[in-house]
Amino acid sequence: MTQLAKQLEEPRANAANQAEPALLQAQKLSMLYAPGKGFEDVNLSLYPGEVLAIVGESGSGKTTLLKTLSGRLAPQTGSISFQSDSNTAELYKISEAERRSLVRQHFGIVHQHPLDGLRPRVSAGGNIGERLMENGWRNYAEIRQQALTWLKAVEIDQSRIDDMPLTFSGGMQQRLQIARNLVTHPRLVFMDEPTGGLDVSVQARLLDLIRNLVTELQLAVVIVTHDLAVARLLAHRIMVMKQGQVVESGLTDRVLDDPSHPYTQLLVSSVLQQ
Ligand SMILES: Nc1ncnc2c1ncn2[C@@H]1O[C@H](COP(=O)(O)OP(=O)(O)OP(=O)(O)O)[C@@H](O)[C@H]1O
Repeated sequence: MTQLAKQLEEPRANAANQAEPALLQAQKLSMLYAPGKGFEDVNLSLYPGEVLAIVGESGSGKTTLLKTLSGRLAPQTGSISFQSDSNTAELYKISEAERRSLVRQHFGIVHQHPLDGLRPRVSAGGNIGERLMENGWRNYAEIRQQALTWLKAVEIDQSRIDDMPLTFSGGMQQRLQIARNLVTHPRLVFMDEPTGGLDVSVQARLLDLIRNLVTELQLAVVIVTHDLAVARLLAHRIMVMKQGQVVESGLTDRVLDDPSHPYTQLLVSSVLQQ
C-alpha cells in the first residue's frame, strides 16, 4: 500500500465548529473575465476549523475564486464577509489599506509555486521572521527563536535557518512557505494546489504535514485542487466547479462516494479508472 493510500484510510481529524458564526461568508459572488472564464453566482460559508476543497478541471475558475475569497481580486458582483474576533468586515467594502491589514493579520496564502510566496533573496529564517515583523514583532532574539520553532514544525533542519530558499528542494520550499504563513497564527489559510508539481512521495509527506498542522492549529482552510485524493484526505466539504459554475457541493464523503451531478460522477469515475 502506498503512503498516500495509507493516509486515505485514516479518518480526517478535526471537525468544523458550526456552533460558532461562519468565519467567511460569500454571497452571489461573480467575477468573469469573459463568458465562462472565471466564476459565477458562488455562495459559501466556512466555519472555524473547517476545510473546504474546491475541485474541478483546469480552467474551471478555481484559482480566480480563491483569489477573490482571499482579498486579492475584487468580484464584479456579490459580497464576502469575514468574522474576526467580534467584528465582521466586508472584504471589498473596506478600504484597500484595511483589507491589506486584515489579510496580513488573519489570512495565510499558500501558492502552488513556493517561490511566488517566498522572498528568494532572504534567508529561510528571514522569510519566517518577516511575517512577524509585519505584525509588529520587534525583538530579534524572539523572532529568531520563532523562526527556529517553525522550521522544526515543518520538518526543516534548524541548521538551514540562514540558507536561501533557492538552495532548498521543491518540497522544502513549500514547507518553508507554509511556515511563513502559519507563524502569525492566521485563522484562515488559502491554499492553491499546494502539492502540485511535487513527486508523489514528497506530496504524501507534505499532505501529512498539512493535515497535522490543520488539526493542531484548528485552522480553517480553503484549498484548491484538481486531485480528488487530496480533497478526500484533507477536506470536510467539497465544492465542484465546471466552467465557472458550482455544480455540486456537500460533505466530502457524500460527494465522492455518491456524486449526484453527472460532471462529478465523471470526475470520480475517471480517478477510479486510473
Ligand atoms: N487575468 C486573466 N485575464 C483573463 N482571463 C483569465 C485571467 N486569469 C484566468 N483567466 C481565465 O479564466 C479561466 C479560469 O481560470 P482559473 O485559473 O481560475 O482556473 P483554474 O480552475 O484555477 O485552472 P487551473 O487548474 O488550470 O489553474 C480560464 O479560462 C483562464 O484562462
